[in-house]
Amino acid sequence: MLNEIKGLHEECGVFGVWGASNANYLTYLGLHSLQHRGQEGAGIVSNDNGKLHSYRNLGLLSQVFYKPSLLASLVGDSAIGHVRYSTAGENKIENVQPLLFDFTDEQFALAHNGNLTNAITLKKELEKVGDIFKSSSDSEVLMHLIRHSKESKFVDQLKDSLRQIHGGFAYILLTKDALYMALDSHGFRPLSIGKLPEGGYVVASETCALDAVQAEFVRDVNPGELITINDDGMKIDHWTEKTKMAICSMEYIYFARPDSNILGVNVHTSRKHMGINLAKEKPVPADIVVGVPNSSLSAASGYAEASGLPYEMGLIKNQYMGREFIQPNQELREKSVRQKLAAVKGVVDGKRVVLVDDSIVRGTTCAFIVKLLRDAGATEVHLRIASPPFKFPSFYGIDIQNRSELIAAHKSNEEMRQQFGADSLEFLSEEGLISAIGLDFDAPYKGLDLSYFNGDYPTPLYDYEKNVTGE
Ligand SMILES: O=P(O)(O)OC[C@H]1O[C@H](OP(=O)(O)OP(=O)(O)O)[C@H](O)[C@@H]1O
Ligand SMILES: NC(=O)CC[C@H](N)C(=O)O
Ligand SMILES: [Mg+2]
Repeated sequence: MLNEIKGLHEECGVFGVWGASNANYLTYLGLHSLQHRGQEGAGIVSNDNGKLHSYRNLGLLSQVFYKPSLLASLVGDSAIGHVRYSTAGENKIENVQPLLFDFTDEQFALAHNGNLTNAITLKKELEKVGDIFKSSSDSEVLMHLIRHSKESKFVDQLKDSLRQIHGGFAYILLTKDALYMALDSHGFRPLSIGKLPEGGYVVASETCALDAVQAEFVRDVNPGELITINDDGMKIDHWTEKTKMAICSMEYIYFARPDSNILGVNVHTSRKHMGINLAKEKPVPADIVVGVPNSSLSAASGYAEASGLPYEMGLIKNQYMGREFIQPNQELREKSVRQKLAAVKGVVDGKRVVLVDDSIVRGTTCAFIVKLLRDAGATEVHLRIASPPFKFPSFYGIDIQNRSELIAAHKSNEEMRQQFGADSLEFLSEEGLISAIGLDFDAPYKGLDLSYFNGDYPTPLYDYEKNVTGE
């Protein structure tokens, strides 16, 4: 089985612009700051006075647009873009987004962050009536539903179609007349709108991309909303009123960039509070606190602050190690972790270390880091994980779709501790996580999707039901 060295994969980033000269360059900048969300492929579609142009390819954004002329050719004052990490459909060019469709009467493009839970069923039904798909990703289903809709206006066709798909989606669509954005009824994925200083709107998966183009934050897209932006401005509408907030907690724990704000909560600050709560819940006598770069550094600083222990840089990450680096087997994956992280001997030698990571997925990272620290002279290594044990797969936009991949689904804390060779192993509680993020929606878990930890999925799983029950 092919697999990446990363424990958790990213989950796609979308970016769109309406009403700005240099829409292509703004989209490039926006996507660049969303690169952490997907490294398999990237693309941009621009709207040049009603004619849509597209360029996409496999690889990182800078690899895709390696020649300046490729980006320069995407002229127009609106555009959408995408960086992909696949959840449905292989890593091949046909699946790289935005997907652009040319019909005799219209053109439109779409970009999707998330994963549809009934796409396989819908696809089978659509193929039965003669539809031909040009990609194997779930995202394309929406286009077919739009074309089948009996409604006459595009926006109504879109609403009609959104009501037929399930799962996680932040969709942005570009036609010659407008930029549309729609969020699923639980708001699993983040999506934020900003305004450019010179006028014009932008929309992005994370607010760090709004900052990258100096856009001022306007609002988040809410669950069930369908928002249209055109030359007349922004119109907020709904494709459903039946909504319940369940934003993906892993966005706060691991996925999003620390400088992004999701639903008004800064990601770094929420991670720091996870570390603070973890220190309060699971203290241990030690000399120093070390975080696992990159994503657990915020939580480690919180743990250090709350425990009164010094925060030290005991591990270094090789930042030049591409995340897209694919390893064909576990042995090579393990070697790669060694390449990726190194211990700072002068810091950890002779010390009792609290090692903070944000999550354990397959357990590859933890097992090696504990050994790395011991080899560098650490006398004790106490693992503290700033989220609860990750036991259940995800179907709303992360590519962990089988329980067999998740170590905490099969082993007790004590078994994991022994496997990692740590002196102790403790996790943050669900309550500690909820209070660290601090959302206060009138919804289960204050508006967070915690299904990774407790298996309480906010929706039926449709095509994926067997992945949970059948094992
Ligand atoms: O248990 P595992 O299967 O090893 O997965 C968990 C690790 O993967 C993630 O880090 P990642 O290596 O993606 O890098 P980052 O922290 O720099 O984002 C996460 O932050 C954990 O460290
Ligand atoms: N990670 C994502 O959001 C991926 C979007 C879509 N499901 C795809 O596989 O292309
Ligand atoms: Mg990590």
